Amino acid sequence: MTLLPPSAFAEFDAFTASLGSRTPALFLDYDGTLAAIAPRPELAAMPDEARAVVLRLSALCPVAFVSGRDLDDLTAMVAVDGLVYAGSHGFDLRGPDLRRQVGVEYVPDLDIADGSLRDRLGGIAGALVERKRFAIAIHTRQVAPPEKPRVADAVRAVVEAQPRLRMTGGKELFELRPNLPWDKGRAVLALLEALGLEGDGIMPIYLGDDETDEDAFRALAGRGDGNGIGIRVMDGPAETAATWSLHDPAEAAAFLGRLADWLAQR
Ligand SMILES: O=P(O)(O)OC[C@H]1O[C@H](O[C@H]2O[C@H](CO)[C@@H](O)[C@H](O)[C@H]2O)[C@H](O)[C@@H](O)[C@@H]1O
Repeated sequence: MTLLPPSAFAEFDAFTASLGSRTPALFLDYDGTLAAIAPRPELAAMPDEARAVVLRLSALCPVAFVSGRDLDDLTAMVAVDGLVYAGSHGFDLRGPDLRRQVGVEYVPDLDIADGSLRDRLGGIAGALVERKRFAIAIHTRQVAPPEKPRVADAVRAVVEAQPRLRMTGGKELFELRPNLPWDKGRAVLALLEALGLEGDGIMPIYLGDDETDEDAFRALAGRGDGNGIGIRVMDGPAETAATWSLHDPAEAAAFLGRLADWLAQR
């Protein structure tokens, strides 16, 4: 684990040297990585410049988005046709020739949890329950600080009553998801296999900013053949399994722009 890996933007030449002749396969997180964090989920728009860079890259190498958002929400927010999209933290995968859902049998459990959460949190101003097909996010960003422990207590009570679900964290949110050995890391490995990208000529590169993205960094590092790069978008030191960093979503878009230029010239 590193606290502040080198910058893939400031040390771009060293970064591209680490690719050698391999073609990148890009896996991009959405919130906090290509879209700046906003007060509410629907306000976190991806800048048009970032969308243009993603579109350009998609003509140069494989590109997938891997997000905690619901698959349809993610697809609409990114709005670039022809990409692979993984929603609900990788439980819901869709691409031009790909459709896979993991944990369909847990949807009724999520439905029950959704109802319980809305009952328990209805009286707490600012608490927001965001239902995704294979996960539920409980947002605390708009909750007054003294009330936040009440939200945490309510979420814990719901998950304790439903052992088929498990709780994970994030930026000002709790998440409930199927209690299955599945996460963004396993989804990325499954995508590499499904898309025929497991060969030596491909370098998977994952950009993410949050604790759920660490699953993907670890999964790529765990391949053991050096074929996998994690880049953590971080505005200060934090424990990460990524080996490179970027400062914020603006720098992530600038980095992807340089990568597109480099790929186009190569
Ligand atoms: O995997 P990601 O694409 O990073 O998605 C993680 C969660 O992102 C969203 O919540 C976060 O962003 C919101 C908008 O900026 C912010 O208001 C919230 O505090 C953040 O936690 C999204 O709403 C969740 O569903 C995703 O799981």
